[in-house]
Amino acid sequence: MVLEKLGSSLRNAVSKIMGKSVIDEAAVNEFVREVQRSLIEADVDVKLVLEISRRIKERALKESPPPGFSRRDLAVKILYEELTNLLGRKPAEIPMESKKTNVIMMVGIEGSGKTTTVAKLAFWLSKRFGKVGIISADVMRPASKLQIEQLVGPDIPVFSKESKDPVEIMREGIEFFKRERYNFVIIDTAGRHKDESSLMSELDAYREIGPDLVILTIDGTIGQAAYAQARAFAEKVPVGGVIVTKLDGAAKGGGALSAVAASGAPILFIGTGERVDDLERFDPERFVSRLLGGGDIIELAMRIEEAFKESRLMERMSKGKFDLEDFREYIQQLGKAGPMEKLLEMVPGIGGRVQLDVNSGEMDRWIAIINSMTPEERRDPSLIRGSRIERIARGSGVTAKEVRKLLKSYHQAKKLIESMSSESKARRLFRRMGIGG
Ligand SMILES: Nc1nc2c(ncn2[C@@H]2O[C@H](COP(=O)(O)OP(=O)(O)OP(=O)(O)O)[C@@H](O)[C@H]2O)c(=O)[nH]1
Repeated sequence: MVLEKLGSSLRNAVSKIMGKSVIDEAAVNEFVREVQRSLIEADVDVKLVLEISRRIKERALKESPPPGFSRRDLAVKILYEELTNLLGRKPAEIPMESKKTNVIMMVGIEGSGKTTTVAKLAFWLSKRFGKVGIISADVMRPASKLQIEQLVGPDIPVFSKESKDPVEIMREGIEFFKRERYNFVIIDTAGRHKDESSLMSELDAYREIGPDLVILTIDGTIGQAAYAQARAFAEKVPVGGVIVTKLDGAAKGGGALSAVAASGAPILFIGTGERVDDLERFDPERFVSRLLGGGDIIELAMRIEEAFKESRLMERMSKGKFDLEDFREYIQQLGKAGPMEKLLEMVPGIGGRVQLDVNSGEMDRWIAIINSMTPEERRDPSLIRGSRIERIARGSGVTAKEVRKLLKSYHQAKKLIESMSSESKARRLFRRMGIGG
């Protein structure tokens, strides 16, 4: 597994804190110290480590867990979130247009694993998105064509020609694959750099060819030095994504990944071996959850987040506050908890009179309708009148009648909530609904 050592020492920290009966300041300090040690051993930049440990400590001591969860659970969720942020949070997308030949140019310094990665990416794309061709434009090392062919096998064609001019090879290759209606072309460039300051050939090729996406390969074993390399390339050519290679067993892998993320370059994939299928999509959340021991952590984090949202909603409602953002949250919560009428049926004297008569398909549409409104409208629904209703309906693909129905239900619910906004009434209500204590 990738970054085995980092994973096992973080899991160790997690299982230690999970085994504690009381989570006081000393327990949090110990947890943070262990996380710190694990990250430093994985070569993560000391400044980043100090920042992340300060945040974990502060949040673990300050934030209160939502009803039904312990401070232990919360500490693990905070670790999960902070590590995910460190690695860039959301997975980066590969831009792709279905009706054209998408051109990807691969750049990177010598020995970074660029040629191998071209083959891996071609293999990955061809399994998912149709026909993929490769252009081998590494004029300094003509043998790289053979290297790619051996890796990808006969199904993925590799274009090259004898020439000293890489741009000429690229142009002809692109023409060839366009004629044949390929979905993707990946160009392997020469990349002879002793250091990252001599990147002129990439820049020239980029200007001449105008690829749809430039991907940079960075050797994961260089650790924190990945930061400077990612920055240097990104200053010269618009790098749309990075592939960090050789992360199988790399002691410095944590350093490389966090350094690339800190440089602002999105990580698309990681290379985890020498074979053509040793390429993994990089999704920070999944990656961190695997480091910490699997899907349970994501589930725990999600459950806590839900519980937080519930208690925030409860607090606002108990003060008589209820805008369309709350209504959306409320629809989402009830969508999970059960029938929509739950809240209203629970209210003495009102049950049966005010019905939110929606099925689950309708619920999704209602959420889409609310998403089509502007934030100002959601906060102040009185702004939604006349032509705005038509516009919102068009934006969310429903009829104006349905938007009006939603607004009517919202106003009924709001009235109800205002009428029982005294704290004790609300508490009683929520206890009956089974949320909050
Ligand atoms: N373990 C491991 N080795 C890798 C990975 N990616 C590439 N390599 C190896 O790293 C070495 C260099 O890879 P190449 O693809 O030839 O590197 P390059 O950047 O194209 O190098 P030049 O063509 O010389 O510029 C090869 O031995 C690859 O097998 C990886 O993810 N894991």
